[in-house]
Amino acid sequence: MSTEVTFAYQYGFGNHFATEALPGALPIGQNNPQTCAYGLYAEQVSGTAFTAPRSDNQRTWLYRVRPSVDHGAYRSVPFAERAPGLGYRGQVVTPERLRWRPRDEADRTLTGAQCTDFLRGLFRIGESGHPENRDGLAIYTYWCNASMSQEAFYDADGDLLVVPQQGALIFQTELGFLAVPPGHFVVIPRGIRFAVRLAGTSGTLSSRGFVLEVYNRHFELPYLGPIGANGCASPRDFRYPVAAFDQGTDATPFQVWCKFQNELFAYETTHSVFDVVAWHGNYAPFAYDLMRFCPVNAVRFDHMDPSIFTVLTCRSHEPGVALADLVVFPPRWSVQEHTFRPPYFHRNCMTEFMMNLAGEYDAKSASGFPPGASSLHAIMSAHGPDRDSYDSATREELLPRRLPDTNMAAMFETSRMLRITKEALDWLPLDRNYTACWSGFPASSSLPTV
Ligand SMILES: O=C(O)Cc1cc(O)ccc1O
Ligand SMILES: [Fe+2]
Repeated sequence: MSTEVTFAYQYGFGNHFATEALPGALPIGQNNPQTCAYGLYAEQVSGTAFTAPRSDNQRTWLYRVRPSVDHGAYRSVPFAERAPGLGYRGQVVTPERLRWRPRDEADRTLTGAQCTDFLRGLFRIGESGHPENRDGLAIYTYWCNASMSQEAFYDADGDLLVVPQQGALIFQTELGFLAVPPGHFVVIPRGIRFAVRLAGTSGTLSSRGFVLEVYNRHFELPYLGPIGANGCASPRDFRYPVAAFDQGTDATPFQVWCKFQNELFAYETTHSVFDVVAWHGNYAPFAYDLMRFCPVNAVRFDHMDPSIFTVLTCRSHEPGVALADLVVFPPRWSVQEHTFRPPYFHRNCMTEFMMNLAGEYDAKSASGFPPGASSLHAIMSAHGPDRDSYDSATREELLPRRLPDTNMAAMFETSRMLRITKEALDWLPLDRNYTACWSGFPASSSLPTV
């Protein structure tokens, strides 16, 4: 089977879309006709309070083969049965600088299963806050080598932003399909049911990557301030699915798994929940190719803060302060004169979860931070270039230098303090020697003697 999967899309961040898989399925001029075309059922999914300001308000109308209400009772599911890594709770408080090598095949044993799909392969690294208060976030890695079938998952706790680092994923959602290869990411908003497939035959392929879950607001494009109306992520590059529905026959059991208040639940239906024939609205999953990001940076001297590379932000209650940002470090030209060009030494009032998605990252030696590796720098914990990067960047001849197209790193940056899961420290491949990359910087050499 080909791993190149293409779907039809519609484009534009936050647009009000209208799409139908059958002609005339979408009512014209109203949401709730007395009866819908084809005998479809109309259903609204609200992504914001009914009364949210118009500029924030998100909702979508679905026209489906059966109403979503038609399902069995919710049952509580032990994590071990379906998603062990959702049961790993942030318990460990540490300001220590942490780094993990890439997850790999060996991780399969962590889940106790030969076939690990996306849900089973989710592994919580850290968290802050509670879905109950609709405030906070969690960070995960995933590794999977199997597709979900005859089932779906939804997250009642918040939005999920998924960044595959290796191995393409296909998201079948109630609103349609999104193919998400490495270097792209997808956002599945709260409550939208979806299944994750590998782009090929299960068993021969795998995928790994990272996930950010936010419990309060939805993701937005950042303000561009003096940059102006263009640059960074352009709204038109965000792609949304078109309506697509399963023709499934009745009486085929279908499971829906649900994360609700950090617990796992399930219900059964007799049919696929991917039965939306048409929809219109602005509450929908979307994907983005990070190579479309148009970087803006210093073109004469000095190192800009990485906020210039913000792709999406999820605002906190404090103006200008993100609950979480997605930041990309894209391929680009590095041209600054008389400047230490890689990331500077710093201590930050935000938590930084770094992910190397491809190639090399300019603040770390390639062997210590290969593609698939991640690191966590807690609030006010000192970090920055390792010794090797420092040495070469202080000596390099400052010609214009191209950070190649094979490089891509990303960061989840949050104003919250995370609690780390014990499992992330004990079971993920933690680099126990990480902080040694900063030891042995010689004292400044030319102090005057007093
Ligand atoms: O720590 C990191 O590597 C991320 C980062 C990059 C940068 O260019 C400036 C600050 C920063 O936190
Ligand atoms: Fe940093």
